[in-house]
Amino acid sequence: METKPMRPIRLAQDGRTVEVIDQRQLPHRLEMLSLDTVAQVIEAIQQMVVRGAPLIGVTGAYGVLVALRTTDDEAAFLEACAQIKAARPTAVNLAWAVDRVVACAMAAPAGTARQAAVLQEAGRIAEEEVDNCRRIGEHGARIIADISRAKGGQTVHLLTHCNAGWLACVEWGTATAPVYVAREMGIDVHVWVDETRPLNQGARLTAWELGRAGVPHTVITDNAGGHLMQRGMVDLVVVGTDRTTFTGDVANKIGTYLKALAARDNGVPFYVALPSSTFDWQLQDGLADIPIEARHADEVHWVQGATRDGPARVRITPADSPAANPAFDVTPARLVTAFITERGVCKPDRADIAALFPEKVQND
Ligand SMILES: CSC[C@@H](O)[C@@H](O)C(=O)COP(=O)(O)O
Repeated sequence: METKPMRPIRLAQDGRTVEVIDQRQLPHRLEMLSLDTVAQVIEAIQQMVVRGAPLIGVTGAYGVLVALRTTDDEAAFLEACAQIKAARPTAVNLAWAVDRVVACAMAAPAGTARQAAVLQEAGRIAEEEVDNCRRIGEHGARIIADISRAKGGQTVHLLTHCNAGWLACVEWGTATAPVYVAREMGIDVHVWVDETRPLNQGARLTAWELGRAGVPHTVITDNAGGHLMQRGMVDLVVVGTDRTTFTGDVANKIGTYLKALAARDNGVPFYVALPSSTFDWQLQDGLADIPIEARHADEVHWVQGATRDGPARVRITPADSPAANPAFDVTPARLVTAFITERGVCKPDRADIAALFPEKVQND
């Protein structure tokens, strides 16, 4: 069992090269990829070599460093950063992190001082996300501890969707951090892991993470959650998010909304764990305003796996059937029990969010 997970992004020993875990290969192969050009950074984000809102933010931040090192021309640098920022539309962390590092770059004199400033700011964002996730874990673990007490110490069954673990962040994860901290506290937790079609981030990534950490878990099909909730086999749902409005609407991996509906129907608390970098402080109406990424239909037609001989890809749809692939959905605030943030737990409404983040939201 591992005690300290590796990181999905790091600077190589030369202090220059950005290296990432190629998440497309997991759980079958653990391979690192180097990102040396802006095109490679953009492709890694779009092809989901790296994925998960906080991690694509950190990758975007280091992408600014790559852009700075690969062009001398300021206009070309800014254009490259704009392209990195637009690599995926839904997770607000990407634009937030790129903007933050670009602002830092432009405030520094051109040359080595600018490179040093960018390197420092990107590293700062990565460390902040680690710290945020650890705090989310501490706040979330109290919720799990309360449930454990109410159950007289029996196993707490938590259901999660997609991968909101350390692979999606830098360390700890958002939705998984409370599980890790609860286990440090000696609480007995079992995780229901939604497979999360089409790219199976739950079955491939969350199951791999939890297994490496020795956390009891069971992979279930995406459609099983409602059934388990009806039978009292889920004590709480905890998911991550790619963008959450300051009014409490939550965009997350496609299928999250259905879990929230099933949770509401069955009286199961539905929590969303997020760092402040995932709040969109501008948008009010999640359903109307959050951009939802439409990904390629091939991700629905084909399933990627592995045999003993290596990676294997099989087609599961008829050759002439079209497919649609919306990657995210929006869960309205009314279906969310509470947010678990680095500053504490709050209700999914403007006033409560403003109470935790007064510098971001005017409370009216
Ligand atoms: C802490 S990660 C939260 C979300 O980014 C996660 O739940 C998710 O939906 C990731 O989607 P992905 O398409 O794999 O990038």
